[in-house]
Amino acid sequence: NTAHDVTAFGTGVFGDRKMFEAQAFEGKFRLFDVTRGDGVVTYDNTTGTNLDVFSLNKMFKDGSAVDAHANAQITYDYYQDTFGRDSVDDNGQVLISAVHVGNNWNNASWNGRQMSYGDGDGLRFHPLAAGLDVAAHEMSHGVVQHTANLIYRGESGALNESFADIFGAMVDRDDWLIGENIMADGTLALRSMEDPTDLIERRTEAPYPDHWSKRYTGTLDNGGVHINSSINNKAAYLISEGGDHFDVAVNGIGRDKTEQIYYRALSLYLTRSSDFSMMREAAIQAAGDLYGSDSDAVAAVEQAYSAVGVY
Ligand SMILES: O=C(O)[C@H](CCc1ccccc1)CC1(C(=O)N[C@@H](Cc2c[nH]c3ccccc23)C(=O)O)CCCC1
Ligand SMILES: [Zn+2]
Repeated sequence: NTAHDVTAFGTGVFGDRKMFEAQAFEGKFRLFDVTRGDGVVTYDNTTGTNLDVFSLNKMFKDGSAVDAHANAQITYDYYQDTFGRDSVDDNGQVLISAVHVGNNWNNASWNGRQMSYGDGDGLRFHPLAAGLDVAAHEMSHGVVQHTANLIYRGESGALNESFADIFGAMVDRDDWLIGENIMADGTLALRSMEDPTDLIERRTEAPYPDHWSKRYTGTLDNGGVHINSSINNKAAYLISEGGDHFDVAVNGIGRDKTEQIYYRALSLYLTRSSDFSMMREAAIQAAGDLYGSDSDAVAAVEQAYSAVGVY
């Protein structure tokens, strides 16, 4: 019998019901969506690597699997609808997610081929697959890899991280926080793009930086890729929302123009070794291409990067 696409249902980690595309296959149902690119598939790593998630009926009960699958579909649709991009490689590459990776693993990752999610230990993190911004962050690493492919170290690595946060916050569009719904220890979020200094970075025990003069210059975390990303995150937030930052006033232009500027900069102008200064120039160029060289958008980009000390 041939496999065919079905609409299925499930409850996420937090008991929220949701619908998504799955596949009827050999008399059962599996989390394989054949309607997006070459597929969106979600595996369960509880007892092995990349094992299919089956259900005897159209109701899936594994919260992490349901959330990872639905969030991957939402993120696929974001890139398709917003930029006309067909998956991470713009050629329909299958979007693979694996849940229950590790043993109460307090993290998630993109390993160059797939997304992986830990269950969290319930003290620091809830299952990380429940975070839509986390899924979008991980898939965005795949997009970065197939575009500028920014080296994952130092300033280029911080940009790599920042792009993942920026598009994570654009998909999970109701705030400028990363991981706000998966923290089990009562903290507001993992990172804040709105005010990075609201949160303490775990390795350095220091507030995330919101200005280039506060950048981390040590060797932890590949030279602070998850730390200095907050400097570019703050610039992106200011471009979209505006604000006064270190006595520099920025007039915001909104999320729709901001996401287009960053996608164009990433896909057309940045290269593997681009640093923060090149990020400023690429964003100015992209804003000029899209909205005119004397536009509010170009002004916002120039002001925002000046506000975070990047020239
Ligand atoms: O994708 C990423 O950049 C992070 C991938 C981390 C990783 C790297 C290499 C191998 C395995 C895992 C995962 C996320 C992240 O930002 N992790 C941070 C913060 C963090 C999460 N759990 C931690 C445990 C200890 C220390 C830091 C952390 C990090 O790994 O720095 C992204 C969104 C949420 C989790
Ligand atoms: Zn990342």
